[in-house]
Amino acid sequence: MSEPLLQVRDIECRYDDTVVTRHVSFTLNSGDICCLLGPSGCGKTTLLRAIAGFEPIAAGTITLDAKTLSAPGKLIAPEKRQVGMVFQDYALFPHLSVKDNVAFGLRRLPTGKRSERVDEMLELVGLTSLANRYPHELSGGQQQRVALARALAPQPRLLLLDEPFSNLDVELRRQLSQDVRRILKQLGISAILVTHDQQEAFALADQVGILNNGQLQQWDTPYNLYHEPTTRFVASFIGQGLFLPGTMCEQDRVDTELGLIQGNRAYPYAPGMPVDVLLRPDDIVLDEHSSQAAIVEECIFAGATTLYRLRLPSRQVVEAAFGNHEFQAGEHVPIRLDPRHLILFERHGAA
Ligand SMILES: Nc1ncnc2c1ncn2[C@@H]1O[C@H](COP(=O)(O)OP(=O)(O)OP(=O)(O)O)[C@@H](O)[C@H]1O
Repeated sequence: MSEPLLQVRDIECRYDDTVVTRHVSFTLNSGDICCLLGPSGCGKTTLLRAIAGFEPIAAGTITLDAKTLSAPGKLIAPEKRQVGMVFQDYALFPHLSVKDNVAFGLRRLPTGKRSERVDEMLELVGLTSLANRYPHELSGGQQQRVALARALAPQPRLLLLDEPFSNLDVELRRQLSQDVRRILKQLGISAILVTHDQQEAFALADQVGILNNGQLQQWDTPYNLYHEPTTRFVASFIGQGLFLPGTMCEQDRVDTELGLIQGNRAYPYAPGMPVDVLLRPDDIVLDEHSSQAAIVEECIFAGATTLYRLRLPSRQVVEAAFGNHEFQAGEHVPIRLDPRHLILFERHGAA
C-alpha cells in the first residue's frame, strides 16, 4: 500500500485581492506521478508554485511527509522543502557545463560522492557523452534532460515540472515524457506535472487533476476521467464526446432517440426528467441488423480509425469512431448504442 506523501488541503491562492485557486484538496501517494490539467489561466502554475514554496497560500495547508510546508502566515523556503523543480524554459546556467549544472545542487556532498552522483544522473538521462558541453551546444531535448538530471540529483521527495516539454516538437515530446515516466518510476520519485496537453497527461500520470477556474473538478485516474467524469466540464474537456438528450425512465434507465439505455447505478434524477447522456465515439457501433440509421455529415481520418460526425433523424449530431470501414459524407449507416458507462447530467436550459 502506498503512503500519502503530499497533502494539499483546502488551499486558496491569491494575487493581491484576486483569488485564483479555491478549496483545492488532493493527496499524492509516494511514488505516484500526477498531472494538473486544465485550460489556460485556470491556476495550474499558481498551484504548482504554491507547492514549490514560491507563492504563499491564503487558506488551507500543504504538508509533505506530514510536515507542514505552507499554511496562512507560514511558508517554508523552496530550498528547504526537499522538492525539485523543472521549468518550461529549462533555466540552465549558461556559463556552466552540463556536469556542473547537474552538480549545482550537490555542493554539500564531498567531492567524490558529488561526481559519482553526477555520473549516475547523466547516465540515467542518457547524456554521459555530453558531460563537458555547455547548454548552448545542446538541442532543446538534451537541455531538458540536463534540467531533469539537475532537479533529480539532490534526491528530492517530490519533483514538480511546469510544462517541461512545451518547447519541443510533438515526437520528441512524446518520447521524452515516456523517458521521464520511466526514470521517475525507476527512482520511485513522486512528481506533479503541469500541462495543457491531455494526451501527455494520460500517458504520463497515475492520477490527473482537472482544474477549471481555480477549482479542482476531479482528481482521478485517466480511465475514470474518460469513462466516469463527475462534472459536465470534465466530460466535455476530456476526450471526444457529445451529449445526447434523453428522458429518465426509471432511476437507472434513460430513453433516447437511439433507444433505451441501461445504466449500472441509481442516478439522482427523477423519472420524466430531461437529461443529457454523454456519448463517447466508441459508445456507438455499426450494426447492420439495427433499425436505426444516421447520415454521415463529416469524416475525419485519424489513421487506425476514422471519426464520423453522424446526424440522427432529429438532426442531433453524434460522433462515432469506426475502424476498417470507409463511409462517405451523405451515406446512411446502421448504428446501435453500446455504452459501457452511462454518464448523465441534468439538461441545461431544460424546462
Ligand atoms: N504574478 C501574478 N500576478 C497577478 N495575477 C497573476 C499572476 N500570475 C498569474 N496570475 C493570474 O492568475 C490566474 C492563474 O494563472 P496561472 O499561471 O496559474 O494559470 P495556468 O493554468 O498555469 O495558465 P497557462 O496554462 O496559461 O500557463 C490567471 O488569471 C493569471 O492571469
